[in-house]
Amino acid sequence: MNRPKIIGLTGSIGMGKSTVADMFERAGVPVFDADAEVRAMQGPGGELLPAIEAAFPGSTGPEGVDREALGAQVFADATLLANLEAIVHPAVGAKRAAFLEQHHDKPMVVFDIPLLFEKGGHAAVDAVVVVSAPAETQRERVLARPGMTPEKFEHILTLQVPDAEKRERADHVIDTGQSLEATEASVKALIAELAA
Ligand SMILES: CC(C)(COP(=O)(O)OP(=O)(O)OC[C@H]1O[C@@H](n2cnc3c(N)ncnc32)[C@H](O)[C@@H]1O)[C@@H](O)C(=O)NCCC(=O)NCCS
Ligand SMILES: Nc1ncnc2c1ncn2[C@@H]1O[C@H](COP(=O)(O)OP(=O)(O)OP(=O)(O)O)[C@@H](O)[C@H]1O
Repeated sequence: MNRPKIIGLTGSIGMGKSTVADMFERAGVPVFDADAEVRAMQGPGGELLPAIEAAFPGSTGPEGVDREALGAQVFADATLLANLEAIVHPAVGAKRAAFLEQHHDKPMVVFDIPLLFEKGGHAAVDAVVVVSAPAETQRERVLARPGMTPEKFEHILTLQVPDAEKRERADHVIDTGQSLEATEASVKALIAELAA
């Protein structure tokens, strides 16, 4: 059976993955957004709330998971983070399989997966695309986000495969340190190359 070419899109915190995923979507390539799936499953009435409440009592409410509070808890403790991942990642995998089924007749799809290398997902895609910008640009973008501190940023970086290694292991790198227009042009050129 034909199946779409699967492009794995990844990049470290604040490198512009979501922005580049939107550019693929605008160019007509369906995008599976792992983070959005997680947010939906953790949001009001989300299917993961009972399991997360059981493992992390008090972490959920009518608004769903209190992500800032849960993040403070799990990013400070590797075992707790692993416990959360064991709840979340299989559910994301099921959503991804359903997405692929829904788009089985398309030439190409994108999996936008923040932890593609960290969790071994790179082995299950046809090409890996890494978004990357200079470290200083990344830092400025991330520290501008509400609730972010230099300490939290530095710690999250230690949980992720370093940008230099991601670039090295990528099949294609999209530079997000330039203007949005220039990045969008790179995305369109890459789509043409991948479609050929
Ligand atoms: C802990 C949670 C609730 C914190 O939510 P919050 O909105 O505060 O942060 P956000 O999700 O935007 O993550 C902030 C940064 O940390 C990174 N990050 C998130 N989870 C992880 C993880 N398990 N390991 C390493 N980095 C991570 C993200 O890629 C991002 O760069 C949330 O990140 C979560 O549920 N994580 C576990 C699920 C997961 O692995 N998601 C990411 C891939 S699908
Ligand atoms: N050339 C560019 N390409 C991508 N993003 C850019 C560019 N120039 C500026 N930006 C800005 O940088 C920010 C990147 O944020 P974005 O949410 O896309 O990152 P992310 O990698 O998905 O983050 P995270 O992994 O933390 O969820 C956006 O505010 C975007 O507008």
